[in-house]
Amino acid sequence: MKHVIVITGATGTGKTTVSTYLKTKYQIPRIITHTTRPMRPGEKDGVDYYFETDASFAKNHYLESVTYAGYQYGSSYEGLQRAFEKSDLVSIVLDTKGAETYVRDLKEQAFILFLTVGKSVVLHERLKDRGDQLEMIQSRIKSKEYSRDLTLPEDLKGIATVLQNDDWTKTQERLATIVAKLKTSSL
Ligand SMILES: Nc1nc2c(ncn2[C@@H]2O[C@H](COP(=O)(O)OP(=O)(O)O)[C@@H](O)[C@H]2O)c(=O)[nH]1
Ligand SMILES: Nc1ncnc2c1ncn2[C@@H]1O[C@H](COP(=O)(O)OP(=O)(O)O)[C@@H](O)[C@H]1O
Repeated sequence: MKHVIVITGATGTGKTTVSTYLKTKYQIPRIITHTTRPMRPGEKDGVDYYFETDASFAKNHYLESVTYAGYQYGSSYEGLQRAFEKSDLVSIVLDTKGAETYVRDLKEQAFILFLTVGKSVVLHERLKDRGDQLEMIQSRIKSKEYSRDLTLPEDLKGIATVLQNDDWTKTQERLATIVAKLKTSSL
């Protein structure tokens, strides 16, 4: 069976880092989603996201879409199908609301990986180190979506695999176990 690893959790917990690592280490492609938020330095259109205006965002057909900290984000069936053509095991980075939709629509094909950290204060430091603008960090941290995604939602309890991403070496070990299991069940 084909699987999509849905990587979710609060800003700064390491979702993008994990999806990039899954691609380079295990050749697991990432589904690129759409957003209206401005590009960060170093990001590329069509690689990190499809960057959209409000008008172009509205023209796409989404499997699900959300507003997160004032910007729109959405993922499409076409994107999922394109990724499944390349590989039986793919990943996507979503907020927890998107993760709930994937569980509902894709059932056991969706493997939910909820990332967390021991102390949420480190997230602020990580965003500064990542080079995010201070203004952007502050509005993000004040958003209700950020606070919501710090804890695993009730609906995902017993479904999601929780991974505390404090120590990168330990995270890599956990990911190796998860990928081995999913690759076996994809056969
Ligand atoms: N539901 C949903 N969430 C998305 C989608 N694309 C990105 N996200 C989530 O939107 C949130 C904000 O993403 P981003 O602005 O890149 O900030 P980051 O979390 O700091 O990397 C994160 O939780 C992403 O996982 C999407 O297509 N659907
Ligand atoms: N285990 C870790 N230890 C320390 N820093 C990390 C770890 N995982 C990720 N980071 C760093 O934290 C920052 C935020 O990670 P990122 O993957 O962009 O998070 P997200 O996509 O969840 O917002 C990046 O600068 C990244 O290099």
